[in-house]
Amino acid sequence: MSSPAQPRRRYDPAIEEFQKVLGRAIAANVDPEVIEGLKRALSYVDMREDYTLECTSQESDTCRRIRETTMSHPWTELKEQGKALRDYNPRMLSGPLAGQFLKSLVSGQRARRVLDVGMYTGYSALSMAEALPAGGEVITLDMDPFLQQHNQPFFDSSPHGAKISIRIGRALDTMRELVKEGQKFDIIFLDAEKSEYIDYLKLAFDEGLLSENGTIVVDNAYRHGSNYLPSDSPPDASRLFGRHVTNDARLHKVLVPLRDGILLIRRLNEVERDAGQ
Ligand SMILES: C[S@@+](CC[C@H](N)C(=O)[O-])C[C@H]1O[C@@H](n2cnc3c(N)ncnc32)[C@H](O)[C@@H]1O
Repeated sequence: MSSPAQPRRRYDPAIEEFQKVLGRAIAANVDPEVIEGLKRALSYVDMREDYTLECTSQESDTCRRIRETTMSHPWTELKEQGKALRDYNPRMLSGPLAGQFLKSLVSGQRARRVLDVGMYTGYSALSMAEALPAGGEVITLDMDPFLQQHNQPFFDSSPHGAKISIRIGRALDTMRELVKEGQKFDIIFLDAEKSEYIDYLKLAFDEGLLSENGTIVVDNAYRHGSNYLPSDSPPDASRLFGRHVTNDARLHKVLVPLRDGILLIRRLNEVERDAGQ
């Protein structure tokens, strides 16, 4: 069985709770059979994750190099030296499963133009570029100039890198510029500033950034569980965005339980509208 491509990350609060219960059961010296049962159940989750990756196409060499470099990069030092805007957490990288999922969407939809909002080290941008036909384009946005300098050599080393253009600036500003330029995209992948997602959606659906049959793909739709766990706090931006999308009857949406949740949103098509769905 292959080893996981990224350190295991639990996006599921149910599993975290399960692990806590296991710890308590061990500390309380409960029946060894119960402890073995709990451990076995958790190992099934690991096995499912391994199997999921095993059944999924492998990442390209360049994507692998991007992932490995991201994991070992001295982000804290770069931030302290004032070179990078943030002390980036390598876990921000989307990774092999999400990357292959994005490729399937790009290819299945016969997309030609893709907007990647939140580039980081370029894993999602390159994954999607790899599924585009010759002449296709990924425009990838980020606010950190350091990332452009860091990522361009990786893109240049890929046979698909010429399909990628980087734009540096605040995503909302860049997206408004793209609207003004009359640009349209078949896929828009949102993986940046959660508090701006409702604005991104308006630019996509109401101001024409998304093509007629285009799809918006939203990462972190569960927000590690905070979008659905009971809470006494006022809803945060991510939860408000979820509600906003749910309440928009013009849209078709499906939340795919992949990693931290990937939400797909598109306009209802004519048949669906006629059927009153
Ligand atoms: C989660 S990471 C993106 C991961 C990437 N899509 C991947 O597949 O690895 C989020 C990125 O969004 C960028 N970002 C956050 N807020 C932004 C904003 N308002 N405008 C532009 N970029 C932003 C951050 O600098 C960071 O690089």
